[in-house]
Amino acid sequence: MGSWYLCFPVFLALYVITKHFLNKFQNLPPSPFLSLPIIGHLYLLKKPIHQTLYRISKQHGPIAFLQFGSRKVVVVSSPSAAEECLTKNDIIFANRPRLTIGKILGYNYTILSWAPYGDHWRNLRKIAALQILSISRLQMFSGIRVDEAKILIRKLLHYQDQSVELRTMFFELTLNVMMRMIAGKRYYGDNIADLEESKRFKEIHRETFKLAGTPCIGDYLPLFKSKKLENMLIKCQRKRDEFMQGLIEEHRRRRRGSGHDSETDRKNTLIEVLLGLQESEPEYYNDEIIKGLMLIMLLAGTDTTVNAIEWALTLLLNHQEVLEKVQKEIDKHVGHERLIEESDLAQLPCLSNIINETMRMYPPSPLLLPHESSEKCVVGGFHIPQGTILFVNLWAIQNDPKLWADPTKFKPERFEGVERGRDGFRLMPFGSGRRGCPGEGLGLTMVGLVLGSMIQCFQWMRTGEEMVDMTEASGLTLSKAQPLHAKCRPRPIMFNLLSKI
Ligand code: HEM
Repeated sequence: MGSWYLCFPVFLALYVITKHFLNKFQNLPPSPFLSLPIIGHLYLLKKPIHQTLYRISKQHGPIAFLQFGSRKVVVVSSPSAAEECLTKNDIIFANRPRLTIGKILGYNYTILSWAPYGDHWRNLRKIAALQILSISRLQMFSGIRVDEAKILIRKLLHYQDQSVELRTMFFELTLNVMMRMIAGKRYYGDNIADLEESKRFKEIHRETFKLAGTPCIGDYLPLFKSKKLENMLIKCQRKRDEFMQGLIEEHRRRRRGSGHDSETDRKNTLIEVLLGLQESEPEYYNDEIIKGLMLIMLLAGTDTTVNAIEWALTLLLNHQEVLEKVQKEIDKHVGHERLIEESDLAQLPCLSNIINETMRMYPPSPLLLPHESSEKCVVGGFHIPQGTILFVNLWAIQNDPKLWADPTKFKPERFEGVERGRDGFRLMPFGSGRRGCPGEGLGLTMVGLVLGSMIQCFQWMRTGEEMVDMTEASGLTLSKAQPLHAKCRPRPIMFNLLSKI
């Protein structure tokens, strides 16, 4: 026992030094010196992870190599390194690592966000681009978004001058929009057809978000795999699957019964479109593919959109001068006789700059989703082995003082003349390349419409004298630690219109 006690430090020192020189010999990117046996650099990870990785990149450079337990990881934190990964090496990095969440919640890696690069993923992308998120489909569903934005405005009218918690409202709006697009149903607020079904949906949604945000340590340290977490994920997935199957069966019955549905919301839903395609190509558009597409819209499209709206309004509450400026822009362009529409968004540069600046400072997915190299490649002159997980530290790039003047200051005007949602590889909140977000158009439209409607109709105030707290929560998506509370007052100039909506 005694000799072990003495041997351990010697063994550790030998291990660390050998590993360090081996990495150098293999021309791997720079790495923090101390990589411990079994856990590697996992001991360095403090929440929020994107900020820890930023500090590592400041010490070791914009391409850093880490060992997370059994997995090799490369973190890139400069526009040029990101560009090299997502253009020259785009196909090599178009894979996703096989993580427990993708296995269990992603139908064994067959849903869009977790499918490996290849024919199946390409097909799913095509279906998503043409059948779900194309410009014409989005236009077809525009009535749903406008309707839900009006419902939010009506709801806010009840809270005049009172402190109101907004995150829940943004979630309900976004989930209602998604579910109306998917199945023609709303589960939050009034006009809910089936209360029991709505209760089940809310429970499933709560559980999914809780579990999807729980890190699965077994992905990096197989010895510490948590059966408890896996079982919880399996149970949750069973409920999700049954729920979505129920919706498909309901649509199927209705198709068989009348052939057509008289309710406008239900005629062109995603389920209807996909069941139509199933009739012509049953082997490809099977129920599992349909359920996967329904679920990915709920998972990928809600949290991100809600975070963007919540951060934007928070920043505006702390910068009343910007709020006044954008209100004037909306007044001038839209006026007071009608509500802001989606077609107005392209003519509102100040609103667009605010959205860019919000997503620069608080990118909803600060590390994108993890990519993985399918073969060895070279980035920045360094060797990257096959099977290395890639994190693009968007937060680090978008908040780098070498790239942005006063990066911690909210200055929407820095984006004058820049397209919404993109500025080369300096600003790319939706990612880039083959695996870039296919929901960019929908996400930007929802953020613009909801934010624009709230600004047009209400005067917004903080609940007290002090600034709204900007602390970040510690998850893989970047949300506020505390849900936003604010006060709103209908603008007198809008009374007439508000009395009619
Ligand atoms: C403000 C809103 C949104 C933001 C900021 C956002 C951001 C992102 C980011 C950063 C990625 C990862 C890209 C990568 O790994 O390189 C992604 C992937 C994805 N997003 Fe979004 N997203 C938003 C809204 C949406 C919406 C509304 C949908 C669909 C309804 C959606 C569907 C997806 C899907 C399916 C993927 C995975 C794509 C793949 O793996 O091929 N997103 N998103």
